[in-house]
Amino acid sequence: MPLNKEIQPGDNDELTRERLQATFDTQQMAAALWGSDLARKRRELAKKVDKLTVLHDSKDMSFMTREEKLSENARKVVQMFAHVADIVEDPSDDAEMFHLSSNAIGHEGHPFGVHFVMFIPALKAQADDEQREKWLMPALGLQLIGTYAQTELGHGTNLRALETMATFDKATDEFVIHTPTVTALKWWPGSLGKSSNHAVVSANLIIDGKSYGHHNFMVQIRDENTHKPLKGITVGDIGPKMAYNASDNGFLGFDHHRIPRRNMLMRHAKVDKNGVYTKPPHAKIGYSAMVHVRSVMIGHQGMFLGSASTIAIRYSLVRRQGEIKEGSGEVKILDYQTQQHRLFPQLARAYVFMFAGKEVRELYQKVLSDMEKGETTLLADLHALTSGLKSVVTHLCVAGMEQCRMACGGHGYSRASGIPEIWGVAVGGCTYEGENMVMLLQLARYLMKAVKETKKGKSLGRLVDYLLLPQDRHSLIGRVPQGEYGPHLAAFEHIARRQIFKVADELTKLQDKGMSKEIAWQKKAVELQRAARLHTRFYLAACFHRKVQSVVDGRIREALADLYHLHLNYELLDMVNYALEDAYLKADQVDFIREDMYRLLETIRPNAISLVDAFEFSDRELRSVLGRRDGHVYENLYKWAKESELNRADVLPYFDKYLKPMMLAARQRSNI
Ligand SMILES: CCCCCCCCCC/C=C\CCCCCCC/C=C/C(=O)SCCNC(=O)CCNC(=O)[C@H](O)C(C)(C)COP(=O)(O)OP(=O)(O)OC[C@H]1O[C@@H](n2cnc3c(N)ncnc32)[C@H](O)[C@@H]1OP(=O)(O)O
Ligand SMILES: Cc1cc2nc3c(=O)[nH]c(=O)nc-3n(C[C@H](O)[C@H](O)[C@H](O)COP(=O)(O)OP(=O)(O)OC[C@H]3O[C@@H](n4cnc5c(N)ncnc54)[C@H](O)[C@@H]3O)c2cc1C
Repeated sequence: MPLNKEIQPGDNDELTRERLQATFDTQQMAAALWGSDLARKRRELAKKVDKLTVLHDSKDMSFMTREEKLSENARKVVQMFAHVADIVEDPSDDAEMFHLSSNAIGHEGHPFGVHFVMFIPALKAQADDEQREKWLMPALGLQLIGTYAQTELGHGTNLRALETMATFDKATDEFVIHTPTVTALKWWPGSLGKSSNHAVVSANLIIDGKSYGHHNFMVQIRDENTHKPLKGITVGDIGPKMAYNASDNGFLGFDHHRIPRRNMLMRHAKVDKNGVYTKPPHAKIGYSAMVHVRSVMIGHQGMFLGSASTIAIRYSLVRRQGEIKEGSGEVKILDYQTQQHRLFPQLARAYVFMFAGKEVRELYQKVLSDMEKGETTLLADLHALTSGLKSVVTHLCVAGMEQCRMACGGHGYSRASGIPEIWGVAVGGCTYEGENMVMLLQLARYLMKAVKETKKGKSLGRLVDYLLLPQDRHSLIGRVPQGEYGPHLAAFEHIARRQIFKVADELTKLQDKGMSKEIAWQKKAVELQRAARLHTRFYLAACFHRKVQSVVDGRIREALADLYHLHLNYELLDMVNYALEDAYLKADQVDFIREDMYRLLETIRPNAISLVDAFEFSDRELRSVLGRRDGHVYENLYKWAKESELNRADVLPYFDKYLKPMMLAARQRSNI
């Protein structure tokens, strides 16, 4: 019985031979990646989507205009909801629904993109019981379409500078929502431009001339039947983007638009009919929808990188180019060491990002249930962790995907590879939900507070316990038996701790010289974001370690351990300058790490296809000609190209309109 369950009759023989080499069972590896229950659900829902033709793309989205894309995905999302009960086990399970939508719709967006990701989470966390009854139930029941309108044309990062106003009118018991300037226009919200009819809007709460900062308000923006904007509301699409073009990201303006007082989300902060304001239990509790998305992004980004790795690795086993030994025939490009070095570390990252995504979701669920009881102690830890992970993971994902694209040569540049689209969607993640640099500085703030606590002999939280431990002066890498690579993990810890304390000391020195805290922070901002990155990379490595240790099946643990060890070596080399600065690592130890990494590339090579097969992306979900499971790449590339709209006629009108007259004129001139 082959251990790679992807083998099927009619497959490209090259891939079948590769799959027969697997040292582990791919379905068991899928269970380690997704969790056994979700892995099974994904498999089953993919089969059902395959059978339901109403959920299939009517043509490749690469050949569609934006309007066609929006219409196509609106059609599919409606069909998806119509059949949902037959496809998934639990439609209230976000994870299962996300995978259904990934299979049926893809990642370019659809009218419910922000509805499920932010609008509903904002209502769940911030609406009181009566408001949940009024909006959450209809939202879950698809009676309305919502978005999350926070960012403005003039400000996205600095939320304290948002200009939209919600002024309380005691006489009518209403808020007046107003856009005072062009820069106050809401700008970017997903599905706002043409699809949504409701929005959770962030606006400054003003009572009796006093501003209480921005709060969230439920605003109906379009008529439920005609879909026309309501009086006092201007709304539209912001235009084409790098990718994500089946989403109508929009703009929104208010001209003294009135809403009832009870449309302010009042689970935590409240305003009564006399204009008396009650503070929330935590100043940033209104930011919960953002924290929610940051927490789900980690695993999803891992999945994006997993998709790109699957495409590039499968293709690298079909593509032959050049000879290693003269006269012995062209080799599979994955047999080149450089190709393995380009791709396997990306595969390892995809794995660890998915593991980290699972851990962070568990912490989010705990904080959410605490918040329900008014308990907010872990919110700061969650904010710090999600800020760092969101930034590091999105950044490494897009860098990794670019390696995957280049590893596919020219065909990687074609949209037929599928990589440009996933890359375009993933790279948006570096910006949305908090620009990466800004979020790294949020984590740095937490780390600097942690240093202060450490100096008092205390720990700020579990994530920074390691700051209390003493620093070793020299690494033991290559000096003791490798075992479970303990000295490697210790090196991540050392590098992070050293950078964190170093920048904390530098800040103190600048302040001791009389510099203000804020200016000192600016002088050290680059070093601070480095500290945040190193802390997060240590967290990721430690997370990989926890996962490997938790696996019971010996074959799965062994294959995962190879990836883990490769990850340790590759990432350490990527940040080796930090370890050389204080001579923690010596040159011979760096060589040792390199040699061990090259050894691991060879060890992983026979399992490469099975490690990507274990993601169990269906061909429908992958939307890639190069990454097809059966490996029949070339004939399908030719078929795909023939679908290009440019091939609808042998001669297109622009030839007769522009090129022909020019050439005729040129010929005539040369005959004169
Ligand atoms: C069809 C069916 C489908 C079903 C699908 C199911 C669902 C599947 C999920 C699919 C998921 C993903 C797919 C992705 C789709 C893509 C959608 C993209 C949508 C994008 C949306 C957006 O971008 S919304 C807008 C986001 N905006 C931002 O992120 C703005 C960033 N800025 C900020 O967050 C703040 O301004 C900033 C934190 C930078 C500063 O805030 P400020 O109030 O000025 O505070 P400070 O003074 O800096 O700090 C004061 C203290 O507060 C602490 N703090 C700040 N934020 C938080 C927080 N969130 N929580 C806790 N604490 C916080 C800060 O640390 C300070 O603490 P200290 O102790 O004083 O140091
Ligand atoms: C695909 C996509 C979907 C989106 N969906 C939504 C949505 O549904 N709802 C919504 O409300 N918004 C949405 N947004 C908006 C998004 O949240 C913002 O673009 C994001 O928060 C960044 O804010 P900004 O655009 O103002 O960038 P800016 O803050 O202007 O950033 C520009 C540069 O300035 C730097 N910078 C800014 N502040 C600081 C600082 N304090 N310290 C150091 N450097 C700084 C940044 O690092 C960056 O390099 C979306 C954006 C995208 C791209």
